[in-house]
Amino acid sequence: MAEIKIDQLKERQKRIRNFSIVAHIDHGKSTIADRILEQTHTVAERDMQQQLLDTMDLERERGITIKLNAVEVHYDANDGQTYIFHLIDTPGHVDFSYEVSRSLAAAEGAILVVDASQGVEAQTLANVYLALDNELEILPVINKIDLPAADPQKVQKEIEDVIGIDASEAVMVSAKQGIGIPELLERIVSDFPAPEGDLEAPLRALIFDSQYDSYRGVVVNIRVREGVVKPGDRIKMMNTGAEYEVTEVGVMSPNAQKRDYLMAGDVGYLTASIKDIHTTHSGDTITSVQNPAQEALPGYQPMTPMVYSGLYPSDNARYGDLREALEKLQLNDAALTFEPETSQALGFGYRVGFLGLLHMDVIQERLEREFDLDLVTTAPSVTYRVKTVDGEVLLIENPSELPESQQIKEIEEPYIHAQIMVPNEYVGSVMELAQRKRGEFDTLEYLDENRVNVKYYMPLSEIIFNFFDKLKSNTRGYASLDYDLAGYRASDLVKIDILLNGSKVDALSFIVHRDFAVERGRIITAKLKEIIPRQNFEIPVQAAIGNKILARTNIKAYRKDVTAKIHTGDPDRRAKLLDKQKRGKARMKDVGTVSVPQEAFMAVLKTDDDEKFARGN
Ligand SMILES: Nc1nc2c(ncn2[C@@H]2O[C@H](COP(=O)(O)OP(=O)(O)OP(=O)(O)O)[C@@H](O)[C@H]2O)c(=O)[nH]1
Repeated sequence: MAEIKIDQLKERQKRIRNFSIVAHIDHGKSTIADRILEQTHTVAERDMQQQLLDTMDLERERGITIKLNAVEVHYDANDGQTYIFHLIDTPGHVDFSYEVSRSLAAAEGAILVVDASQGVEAQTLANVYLALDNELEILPVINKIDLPAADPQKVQKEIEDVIGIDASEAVMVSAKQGIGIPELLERIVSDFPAPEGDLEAPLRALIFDSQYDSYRGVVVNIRVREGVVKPGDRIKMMNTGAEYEVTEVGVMSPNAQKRDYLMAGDVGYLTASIKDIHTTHSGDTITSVQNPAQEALPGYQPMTPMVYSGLYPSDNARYGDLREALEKLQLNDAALTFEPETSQALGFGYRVGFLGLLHMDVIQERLEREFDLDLVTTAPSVTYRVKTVDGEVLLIENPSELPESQQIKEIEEPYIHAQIMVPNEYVGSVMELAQRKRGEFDTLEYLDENRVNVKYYMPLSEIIFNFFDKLKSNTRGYASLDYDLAGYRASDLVKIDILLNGSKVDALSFIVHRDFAVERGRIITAKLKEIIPRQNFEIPVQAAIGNKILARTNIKAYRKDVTAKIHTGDPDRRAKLLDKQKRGKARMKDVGTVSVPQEAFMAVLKTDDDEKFARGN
């Protein structure tokens, strides 16, 4: 490679713009990113597809962004220069806000997208505050101005009143129709600063993400803060101390493109035949072995999981594969935590920490798809803090580990501070719902004459289950929600055990407020009766607190074989049915004498959907 000339690099650095796009979910970040790729000819027209940066199948199927994504784009500006944009698309959902904060640490600017018909929503605020915390320059963009319900002037005022930033120069965009994109590209050049960072200083590059590739080893995504890195350099991870030789550097555009070097200001990837996945962590700093930096860059705050769930391979022999899969996935998801656990009912598995139910769902699905595992998962639980009569404090992430009631002095549960933004007419129903979920009213603020921000303190356990869905359905989709942890509070909580055929099934235990115990006990026994298939003997299903039975029902013995009926029928259908049964079987766990399907372990999540059901209506 030709010698790198510092003056040229300095010139190049002035033409770099690193920015992220932040917004509330569905306000149009990914569509704006698509338009930028299109208008800068980063992607040939024939290869253009919607939500190009949502590269995972899962993202496309669900229409949401889960992972951050960084791409390099070249833009020929009106001043005749070609600028290098590093665009970092981020997810909008609250469960993935850690992805947002990591991407913001790699950028100098943030495009704040607000939907012209919806205005400022809960995650608009949460994400813009993250950007302000990272001292980013904010460029407000009002999107979807083509919608009949768009009111850009009102939204402009709302941005100023609610967020407190100047929106008089906000770019008016319709990402769908391509309106305003040329202006946006110019404003990226003029409004965002070029990165600073000494090109001649020792290398310091922040790892903000990574993935495992079975051929190349770990592929690390980095933001170079100082110095230059190129193939052949010996590098060192400052926290883990591991050393490697760089084999390749490059950028995503949107596919991987090799480069001769990455320099201060660049956002790209690096490979170094890293096979040991334990040596690479998001938030670590890469430096040079020959010319090491003195101090690492500030990393990331570790994430505190909000919910825990047990993950077990349905085939016990694949316990080792599950561990390997979790380790590899952790590279790509710094918020994932796990520890081994054993269950009498389910065998060896892991207790895995998640940031919310969507995160949990996504992880389970990625484990199954990307690592070909069949999993049995237990219902999620928050972390309870238990003070025992002996003065000990225990953190309980698995309900079955709750000590006997006579050992317990007090149980505390995590609370959150929720802010719910909603049009006036729905305030009543939001408050009623929050109250029903044991919420304690905090304040109510007017956002403008039609919308309010209602704040509540609520138990996290109530909110993670189906609060959000309920909130959406009670407000015809208009409410938005954001929350922060707000400490622990003592509550009158009890553990409900489930007995199948007289034996307690540890993986089915759950903790609830005493006031809801009898009702939930009844609902869950009824649900289990529906879910667990009949077997050749009668199975009593009971819910109990200690020795006290709260509810009981029976699953009757079965009579006939499912396929018997279709003996003479279509052989195709029969094969399909058998196949379905076979796949279903993989998700069955033999618990003592009873075969329990996966769904049963999640039944507790469904218990307050069906309040009517409990009352026998
Ligand atoms: N009418 C109209 N619809 C738009 C516009 N921009 C985006 N949309 C639509 O709004 C929806 C959400 O757009 P996305 O780009 O996926 O939103 P996002 O903010 O990236 O969503 P997440 O990544 O899930 O947070 C899609 O159905 C888009 O087609 C626009 O300018 N006008």
